[in-house]
Amino acid sequence: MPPLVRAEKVTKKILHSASGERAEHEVEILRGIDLEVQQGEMLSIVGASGAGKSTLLHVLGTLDLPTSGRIVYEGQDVTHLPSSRLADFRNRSIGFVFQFHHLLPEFTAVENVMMPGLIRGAPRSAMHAKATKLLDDVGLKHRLSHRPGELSGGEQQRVALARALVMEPKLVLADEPTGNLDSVTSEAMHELFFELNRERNVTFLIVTHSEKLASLMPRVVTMRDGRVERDDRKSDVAYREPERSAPEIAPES
Ligand SMILES: Nc1ncnc2c1ncn2[C@@H]1O[C@H](COP(=O)(O)OP(=O)(O)OP(=O)(O)O)[C@@H](O)[C@H]1O
Repeated sequence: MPPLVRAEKVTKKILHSASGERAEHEVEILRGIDLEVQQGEMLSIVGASGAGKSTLLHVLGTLDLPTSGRIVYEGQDVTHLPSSRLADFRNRSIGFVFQFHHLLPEFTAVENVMMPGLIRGAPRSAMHAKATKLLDDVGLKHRLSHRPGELSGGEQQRVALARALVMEPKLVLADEPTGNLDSVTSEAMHELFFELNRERNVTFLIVTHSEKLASLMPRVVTMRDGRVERDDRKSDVAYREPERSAPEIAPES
């Protein structure tokens, strides 16, 4: 099985002009990223502010093109797909959860969750049933008809998560998903991620500054200055056979 997603020698350069200056200079934000993520993995991307984490997430999510290198999903290079096919692929295959959840303020929770399906022309009644079930799954059965402005930050974030899952993507990309939530609500969200991973085999790639969340994740990729500095898999340690003490021998009676 090919990896769910693979970044191959990905670079991202942008032209930037410092404030007050007219001259533009090239800034290299990603400097040759190689990364493979298997279906069902739980991975967090950490690193100092400005290391390139969000840029990498955008490029992996096909929201932004790399300057060079390739993004490959299940063996298929999606880097050069025409934009309409890319949008269709993205809509079907990837769910996004960002810190500022980008819910549509004039629509209710259930309508926000239905939206990705409605955009693709899915039947309204089927989408309504699916969105209702998902909102129930994230503990918001009693908030279906509330608009985002009538929901707490944590509730809005759970609506965004339900929306990210409505097309049943294999992959969810999240950028600081609990960045503006209090610790209790954050922990409830973290539990939800792991539950969705266990029960639906959804792969999560989560950019976070939360040490708590990173400490829970089986794989942590650390970025520095546009490069992958470390790629730590805690499961390697967790699954190592524990050292056994000598078996106890029951005394002969
Ligand atoms: N459009 C842009 N124009 C100029 N510089 C940019 C642009 N986009 C990103 N950068 C710069 O690229 C670097 C990486 O940005 P990015 O948002 O990926 O970092 P990050 O690791 O996610 O940081 P943070 O943890 O603060 O969110 C930063 O130095 C940022 O200022």
